[in-house]
Amino acid sequence: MRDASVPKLSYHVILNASAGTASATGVTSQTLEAVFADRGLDVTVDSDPDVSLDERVKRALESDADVIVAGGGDGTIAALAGALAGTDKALAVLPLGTVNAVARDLGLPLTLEEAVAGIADGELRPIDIGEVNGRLFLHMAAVGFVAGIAAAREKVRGHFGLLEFIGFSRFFARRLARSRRMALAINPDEGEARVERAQAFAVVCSEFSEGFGRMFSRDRLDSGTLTLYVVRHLSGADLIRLTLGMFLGRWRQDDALRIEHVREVTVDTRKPTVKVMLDGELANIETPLVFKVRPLALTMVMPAQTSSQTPMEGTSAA
Ligand SMILES: Nc1ncnc2c1ncn2[C@@H]1O[C@H](COP(=O)(O)OP(=O)(O)OP(=O)(O)O)[C@@H](O)[C@H]1O
Repeated sequence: MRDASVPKLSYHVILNASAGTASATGVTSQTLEAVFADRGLDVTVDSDPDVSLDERVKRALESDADVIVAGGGDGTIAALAGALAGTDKALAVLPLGTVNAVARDLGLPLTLEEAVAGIADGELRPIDIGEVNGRLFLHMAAVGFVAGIAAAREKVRGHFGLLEFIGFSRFFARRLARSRRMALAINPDEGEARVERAQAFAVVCSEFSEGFGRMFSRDRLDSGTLTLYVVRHLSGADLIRLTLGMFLGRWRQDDALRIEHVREVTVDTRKPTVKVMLDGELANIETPLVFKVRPLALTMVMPAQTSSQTPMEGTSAA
C-alpha cells in the first residue's frame, strides 16, 4: 500500500500501436498525453514501434513511474502483469486491444476517456494472480473447448437477455458437439488425487459468483485461492440444465461440475502439451500443468469502490 503522504503518482504508458483498437483508431502518444493532461496526471508515453514489447516493459520497470499503464489488449496486459507482479509498481489498463477480456473481467471502463478518468479517480488494489508453469493469468485459465468457452463468455457479458441467451446456447452446443472428453490426473494441494474424465476444466482466481444473470463474473479478486471447475460430462440435457442454472444463478451443485478450492493443483493429461486459454490468449503449454495462486501479488488501479479500500492518494483532484 502506498503512503498517504505521496502527493502525486506518476504514470508510464506503454502504447502498443498494433493492438486492435489502438491501430483502428490511430491513437498516438500525443492523444494519450492530452487525455492524461486533461486529468492533471503526470505521464510519459512510450509508443516506440521499433523496440520489442519485452524491451519496452523492461524500460518501464526501470522508470521512476509509480503506475505502468498497459495501452493495448490482453497480450500487452499479460506481458506487463508478469513483469510487475511482486514489484512495488502498480498496473493500470487502457483497453486498446480487440477483445479486452481482462479489462472486461475486471470491470474496467472500455473507452479511452473513461479509462483515463477511472485511473485518475481509481484506487490501488492488490489482487491475486494465478500461475501455470510460469505463465500468469489474472482471471482464468481454461482447457478443453477453450475457444468455445472464451468466445461464449464474450457473448454473455453485460446485458443478458433472451436473444443473448439463445445465441449463447446455440454457440455453445455447436462447440460442444465437436469436443471430446479427456482423462485428467488431478492432484490438489489438499484433497483427493484422482483420475477423472472431463470435457473441460478451468482454473479461476478466487471464484465465479453465483446469482441471477451473473455469469462468469467474480465478487472477490483476493480470496487467496484458486477455484478448479471440472466439467465432467456435458450431454445436450446437461448443457441446457447447466446453462439455465447459470443464468438463474443456481449452478454450483450441478452434477456435471466438480468445484474445488485450491492453492495449488497439478493437472496432467496424456498429451505432452495442451492448449490453454489464459485470459483470452491461447498458449500451448507442456504437461503436467501446475497451477498456483500468488496471493495479492499484483497491485492494480481499479475503479473506486468502498471506503475500506485504499484510495489513489493525490491523484483524484490533481
Ligand atoms: N507478450 C508479447 N510479446 C510480444 N509481442 C506481443 C505480446 N503480446 C502481444 N504482442 C503483440 O502485440 C499485438 C497486440 O496484442 P494485444 O493482445 O495487446 O492486442 P489485441 O490482440 O488487439 O487485443 P486482445 O488480446 O485484447 O484481443 C499482438 O498482435 C502482438 O504482435
